[in-house]
Formats: sequence, C-alpha cells, structure tokens
Amino acid sequence: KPHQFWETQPIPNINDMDSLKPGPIQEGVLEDVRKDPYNLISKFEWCNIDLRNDEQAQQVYALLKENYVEDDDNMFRFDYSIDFLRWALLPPGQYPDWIVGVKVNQKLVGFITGIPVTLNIENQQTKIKMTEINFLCVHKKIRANRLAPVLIKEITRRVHIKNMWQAVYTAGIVVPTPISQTRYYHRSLNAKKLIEVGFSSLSARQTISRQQKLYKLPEETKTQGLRSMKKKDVAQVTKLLNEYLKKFKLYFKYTEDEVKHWFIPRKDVISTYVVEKEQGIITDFLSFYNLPSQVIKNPKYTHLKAAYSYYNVATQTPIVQLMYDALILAKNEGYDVFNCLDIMENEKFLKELMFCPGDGQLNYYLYNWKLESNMLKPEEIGIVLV
Ligand SMILES: COc1cccc(CC(=N)NC(=O)c2cccnc2OC2CCNCC2)c1
Repeated sequence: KPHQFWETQPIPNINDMDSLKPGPIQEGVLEDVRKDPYNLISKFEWCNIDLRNDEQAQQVYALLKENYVEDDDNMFRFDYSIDFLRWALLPPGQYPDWIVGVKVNQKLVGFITGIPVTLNIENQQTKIKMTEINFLCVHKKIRANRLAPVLIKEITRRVHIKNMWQAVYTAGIVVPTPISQTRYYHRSLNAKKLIEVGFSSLSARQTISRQQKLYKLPEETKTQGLRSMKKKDVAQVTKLLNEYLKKFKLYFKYTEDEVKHWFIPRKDVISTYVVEKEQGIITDFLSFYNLPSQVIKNPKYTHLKAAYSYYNVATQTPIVQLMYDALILAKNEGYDVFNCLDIMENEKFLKELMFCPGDGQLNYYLYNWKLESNMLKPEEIGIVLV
C-alpha cells in the first residue's frame, strides 16, 4: 500500500484539489501539540546534533557520505562537506532542536533538519514563518524499520511546538503531492572527466576531443565590474534580491543578516560575484554552491566536482551573459560540471549556454498549505534548496 504515511498528513491529494480552499489545511492548536518526543524502537535514542562540535559534525558527515541521496543509476552520491553543512544548517535564528539525530549505541543512524524561513506564497500579503526541511537520511542497514516517518513526525512536532504550521521541502521522488515538478540541467565544464566517470556519454558521432572543443570556455569573464562579493555589498544585494524575487509565486524574504549568511563567499561552499558599476552601484549578482558527489566506483576518480546555481539577479546585465560568466568562474574554480533547475528565469539561458537535461526531476512540496493554483510552473518557483 503506497504512501501509507503521507495519506495521514495535511497535504492535498488529487481529489482535494477542487474542494480545499487556499491557505492552511489544518489550523494549528499549540496546546494540542505533544510535549514529549515520539517513541522510538528500543535502543534507538533521539539526540540534538551540535554541528559546531567537530565530533558531532563528523558523525553527520559520515552518515550522509555513505547513506544520503544517489542518482537514479546509483553511480554518484552527494558528499556534503562539514563546512557546507554548517553553512546550510546554522543560519540566523536557527533552533538547536531542529538538527535531529537518532543514535543506536552512540552511532548516528538517522538524521533530519529544519531551518527557519519566511516564505511568500502566491503574492499573499502575509509572509509565513515556517521551516525548510532537508537532509532526511536513514542508514542503509536499518531501512524498512519505518524510521523515516518517525523522523518526519518528530521534526514536525518540534516545529509545531514553536507555533509554526507550514514547511517547504524538495525530493527527487514523487510522494503526495508536489506543488511543482522541476527538471535539472547540467553544463559540462570538464568534458573528458564527465565521460570518464560516466556522468556524460558519447554518441556514435562524438569524440572526447570534439566534446572538449564544444564546451571550451574563455579564461576571462566578460562583464565589466564583475568581482567577488564583499561584506560592504550586503545592503545593496539584499535590496536587489528581495525586489527581484517578487516576480515569482514562491520566494523567501531575506534580512540583511540572512543575506550576509547565505551569500558572503565561503571557500569550497558558496561563491557570489557582484557587478559593480560607477559610484559603487551593484546592478547584478550571480552565485553558485559547491556540492561534490562521490563517484561510487571508478578506477580513476573518487569525486565529481559540481557547482549548483544558487540565486542570480540580472537587472542590467543580460542573463545569458551573466550566466556565461558564472560558467567561466566555476570552470576557473575547478568544477567539472555546473548544475541548475529550470526554475526562476533559468530557461532563458539553458539552451544558448549548452546545458543538457538531466535524467531526473526535483519536486517541490509544501506541508499544510493549499495553493490557489494546484501546481506552480517551474518558472514560478523562486526558491533554491541546497
Ligand atoms: C551527480 O551526482 C548526483 C548525486 C545524487 C543525486 C543526483 C541527481 C539529483 N537528485 N540531483 C538533484 O537533485 C539536483 C539537480 C540539480 C540541482 N539541484 C539538485 O538538487 C539540489 C537541491 C535539492 N537537494 C539536493 C541538491 C546526482
């Protein structure tokens, strides 16, 4: 019986589509929220993970490295670094009990996380304080214990207890009920390596050297005034980003503190470049994050270095040119491939910059919210999850 768990959750199913009115599906009642953690099977224990602690961060790293998301052909597995996890999970306003682990004899076997976000949905007047859920992971050796539903219920309880009643999350799989189904695209930067690790394949008429020529990039970027973002840019970038995102139906509202956290460059984690014109005016910016994948078995390579498009705001520079510079910068930083989704305005540059469609999709979900329009088109999505 598929979706045994999901049918019990406040998420529209197909026949709710016309009956449910837009907005919260269930009204949250704070006093009804269970005060104690959900029961776990014996020997399993809840623990809050402090990612600032090196040992605990190392345990999370090791669990994800071996047991987190793989591609459809099980050739690659995400390999989030500790510095990346600290960036992704310790934003301003973070709650320590939203980094949730399950241990057996001190060994971490389960994990799920939430971070606080302020989401605008379909240009509602109200912004909604909610949680962004990520990194749901159960050790391969203890799957089919129904631990994942308990991890989801427990973090839901910990969100409810803070009087928050909605969540946003993504998944490669389809469970009830996506609000948008986006496709991922990749642009080759190191054609030879992508072929050698099996990420790309050659058709009969293609050769490695022809692929290398096809995807070759200049050393220098084109856009005048393009430079790495600095702290002094935070105020302008915040204004630019918040204004730009209003064109989408789903987007976060960012404070300056949040922009500082999410966009100030961090080596091997996040790269952000701004376009500075006369009098120090910032007119555009581009950003991409570092998410390597372990190559599960390959004689020559252990990792695929992948840059993932984050937020790109083009108000003066043509978006094709801005993203062409993003490719050049990523190539110069040593990446093998540049990945993005067909969300926001990305389809404006995908073809021209020679992105190829990936073989899967990334589904967006909202918990306890009925949209006015049942589904959103990818270009209406203005949020990027890591
Ligand atoms: C190449 O190595 C991979 C290792 C694991 C999974 C996949 C395929 C995949 N599932 N890709 C994506 O989900 C994806 C493709 C393009 C852009 N962002 C993405 O996912 C992001 C956002 C959601 N959390 C994971 C990272 C590829």
